[in-house]
Amino acid sequence: MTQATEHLEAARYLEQAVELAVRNVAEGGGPFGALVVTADGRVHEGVNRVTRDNDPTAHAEVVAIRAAATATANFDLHGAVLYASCEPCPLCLASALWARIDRVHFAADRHGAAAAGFDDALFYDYFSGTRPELMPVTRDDIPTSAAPFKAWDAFEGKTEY
Ligand SMILES: Nc1ccnc(=O)[nH]1
Repeated sequence: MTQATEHLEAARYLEQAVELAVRNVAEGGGPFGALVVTADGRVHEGVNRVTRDNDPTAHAEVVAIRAAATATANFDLHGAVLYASCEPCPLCLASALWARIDRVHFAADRHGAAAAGFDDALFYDYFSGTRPELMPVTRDDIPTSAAPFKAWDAFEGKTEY
Protein backbone atom coordinates (compact mmCIF):
# COMPACT_ATOMS: atom_id res chain seq x y z
CA MET A 1 0.00 0.00 0.00
CA THR A 2 1.34 3.48 -0.84
CA GLN A 3 1.62 6.08 1.90
CA ALA A 4 -1.20 8.13 0.35
CA THR A 5 -3.52 5.11 0.20
CA GLU A 6 -2.62 4.17 3.78
CA HIS A 7 -3.41 7.71 4.92
CA LEU A 8 -6.81 7.61 3.15
CA GLU A 9 -7.65 4.26 4.77
CA ALA A 10 -6.58 5.58 8.18
CA ALA A 11 -8.66 8.74 7.70
CA ARG A 12 -11.74 6.65 6.89
CA TYR A 13 -11.44 4.54 10.05
CA LEU A 14 -10.53 7.56 12.17
CA GLU A 15 -13.70 9.33 11.04
CA GLN A 16 -15.65 6.31 12.31
CA ALA A 17 -13.77 6.40 15.63
CA VAL A 18 -14.52 10.11 16.01
CA GLU A 19 -18.23 9.48 15.25
CA LEU A 20 -18.30 6.84 18.00
CA ALA A 21 -16.65 9.30 20.40
CA VAL A 22 -19.14 12.10 19.65
CA ARG A 23 -22.12 9.73 20.03
CA ASN A 24 -20.68 8.42 23.30
CA VAL A 25 -20.75 11.88 24.87
CA ALA A 26 -24.53 12.14 24.33
CA GLU A 27 -24.84 8.67 25.90
CA GLY A 28 -23.08 9.77 29.09
CA GLY A 29 -19.56 8.47 28.37
CA GLY A 30 -16.18 10.10 27.81
CA PRO A 31 -15.33 11.68 24.42
CA PHE A 32 -13.28 8.77 23.10
CA GLY A 33 -13.89 6.10 20.43
CA ALA A 34 -11.67 3.45 18.91
CA LEU A 35 -11.67 0.65 16.34
CA VAL A 36 -9.55 -2.45 16.03
CA VAL A 37 -9.41 -3.80 12.47
CA THR A 38 -8.25 -7.40 12.78
CA ALA A 39 -6.19 -9.26 10.19
CA ASP A 40 -9.41 -10.75 8.72
CA GLY A 41 -10.69 -7.21 7.98
CA ARG A 42 -13.42 -7.24 10.64
CA VAL A 43 -13.98 -4.00 12.57
CA HIS A 44 -14.32 -4.12 16.37
CA GLU A 45 -15.60 -1.00 18.13
CA GLY A 46 -14.93 0.50 21.52
CA VAL A 47 -16.12 3.59 23.35
CA ASN A 48 -15.04 4.99 26.69
CA ARG A 49 -17.10 3.32 29.45
CA VAL A 50 -15.18 4.49 32.54
CA THR A 51 -18.00 6.33 34.30
CA ARG A 52 -20.87 4.09 33.17
CA ASP A 53 -19.14 0.86 34.22
CA ASN A 54 -17.17 2.29 37.16
CA ASP A 55 -14.13 0.86 35.38
CA PRO A 56 -11.12 3.20 35.27
CA THR A 57 -9.50 0.91 32.68
CA ALA A 58 -12.46 1.05 30.26
CA HIS A 59 -10.81 3.43 27.79
CA ALA A 60 -12.17 3.22 24.25
CA GLU A 61 -9.00 1.55 22.99
CA VAL A 62 -9.02 -1.11 25.73
CA VAL A 63 -12.73 -1.78 25.12
CA ALA A 64 -12.05 -2.20 21.36
CA ILE A 65 -9.06 -4.50 22.03
CA ARG A 66 -11.18 -6.63 24.37
CA ALA A 67 -13.96 -6.80 21.75
CA ALA A 68 -11.49 -7.86 19.05
CA ALA A 69 -9.85 -10.52 21.22
CA THR A 70 -13.23 -11.90 22.29
CA ALA A 71 -14.66 -11.92 18.73
CA THR A 72 -11.59 -13.64 17.28
CA ALA A 73 -11.18 -15.91 20.33
CA ASN A 74 -7.49 -14.97 20.45
CA PHE A 75 -5.32 -13.05 22.92
CA ASP A 76 -2.82 -12.39 20.12
CA LEU A 77 -4.03 -9.73 17.68
CA HIS A 78 -0.98 -9.57 15.43
CA GLY A 79 -1.98 -8.26 12.01
CA ALA A 80 -4.49 -5.89 13.62
CA VAL A 81 -4.50 -2.07 13.51
CA LEU A 82 -5.83 0.23 16.24
CA TYR A 83 -7.56 3.48 15.22
CA ALA A 84 -8.33 5.92 18.04
CA SER A 85 -10.17 9.25 18.08
CA CYS A 86 -7.45 10.52 20.44
CA GLU A 87 -3.82 9.62 21.08
CA PRO A 88 -3.80 6.42 23.14
CA CYS A 89 -2.66 6.98 26.74
CA PRO A 90 0.07 4.81 28.30
CA LEU A 91 -2.54 2.28 29.53
CA CYS A 92 -3.88 1.86 26.00
CA LEU A 93 -0.44 1.70 24.39
CA ALA A 94 0.58 -1.01 26.86
CA SER A 95 -2.67 -2.87 26.13
CA ALA A 96 -1.96 -2.67 22.39
CA LEU A 97 1.59 -3.94 22.95
CA TRP A 98 0.35 -6.91 24.99
CA ALA A 99 -2.26 -7.60 22.29
CA ARG A 100 0.58 -7.60 19.71
CA ILE A 101 -1.25 -5.02 17.59
CA ASP A 102 0.78 -4.08 14.48
CA ARG A 103 0.32 -0.32 14.50
CA VAL A 104 -1.72 2.59 15.81
CA HIS A 105 -3.32 5.64 14.16
CA PHE A 106 -4.90 8.48 16.15
CA ALA A 107 -6.66 11.78 15.37
CA ALA A 108 -6.55 14.30 18.27
CA ASP A 109 -3.47 14.31 20.51
CA ARG A 110 -2.74 14.33 24.27
CA HIS A 111 -2.71 18.14 24.32
CA GLY A 112 -6.23 18.28 22.90
CA ALA A 113 -7.27 15.83 25.62
CA ALA A 114 -5.56 18.02 28.26
CA ALA A 115 -7.45 21.08 26.98
CA ALA A 116 -10.67 19.09 27.53
CA GLY A 117 -9.65 18.28 31.14
CA PHE A 118 -8.14 14.80 30.71
CA ASP A 119 -4.84 13.71 32.29
CA ASP A 120 -3.28 11.92 29.30
CA ALA A 121 -0.38 14.40 28.96
CA LEU A 122 0.26 14.31 32.71
CA PHE A 123 0.53 10.50 32.72
CA TYR A 124 2.91 10.62 29.75
CA ASP A 125 5.06 12.91 31.92
CA TYR A 126 4.95 10.31 34.73
CA PHE A 127 6.23 7.60 32.39
CA SER A 128 8.91 9.87 30.98
CA GLY A 129 10.15 10.23 34.58
CA THR A 130 9.51 13.95 35.07
CA ARG A 131 6.61 13.58 37.58
CA PRO A 132 7.55 10.63 39.86
CA GLU A 133 5.64 12.13 42.80
CA LEU A 134 2.30 11.37 41.09
CA MET A 135 2.52 7.76 42.29
CA PRO A 136 5.51 6.35 44.16
CA VAL A 137 6.34 2.75 43.27
CA THR A 138 8.47 0.75 45.71
CA ARG A 139 10.09 -2.64 45.48
CA ASP A 140 9.88 -4.75 48.64
CA ASP A 141 11.69 -7.99 47.91
CA ILE A 142 10.45 -11.00 49.91
CA PRO A 143 11.85 -14.56 50.16
CA THR A 144 9.15 -16.00 47.82
CA SER A 145 9.45 -13.31 45.10
CA ALA A 146 10.66 -15.75 42.46
CA ALA A 147 8.24 -18.59 43.31
CA PRO A 148 5.62 -17.73 40.63
CA PHE A 149 8.27 -17.71 37.87
CA LYS A 150 9.71 -20.99 39.13
CA ALA A 151 6.21 -22.51 39.03
CA TRP A 152 5.70 -21.17 35.48
CA ASP A 153 9.06 -22.49 34.32
CA ALA A 154 8.34 -25.95 35.73
CA PHE A 155 4.73 -26.21 34.46
CA GLU A 156 4.48 -28.28 31.25
CA GLY A 157 0.92 -27.26 30.35
CA LYS A 158 1.43 -23.51 30.08
CA THR A 159 0.02 -21.28 27.36
CA GLU A 160 2.83 -18.86 26.58
CA TYR A 161 2.19 -15.27 25.59
N1 LIG B 1 -7.18 8.20 24.90
C1 LIG B 1 -8.10 8.07 25.89
C2 LIG B 1 -8.01 8.81 27.05
C3 LIG B 1 -8.98 8.68 27.99
N2 LIG B 1 -9.99 7.84 27.81
C4 LIG B 1 -10.09 7.10 26.69
O1 LIG B 1 -11.03 6.30 26.51
N3 LIG B 1 -9.12 7.23 25.73
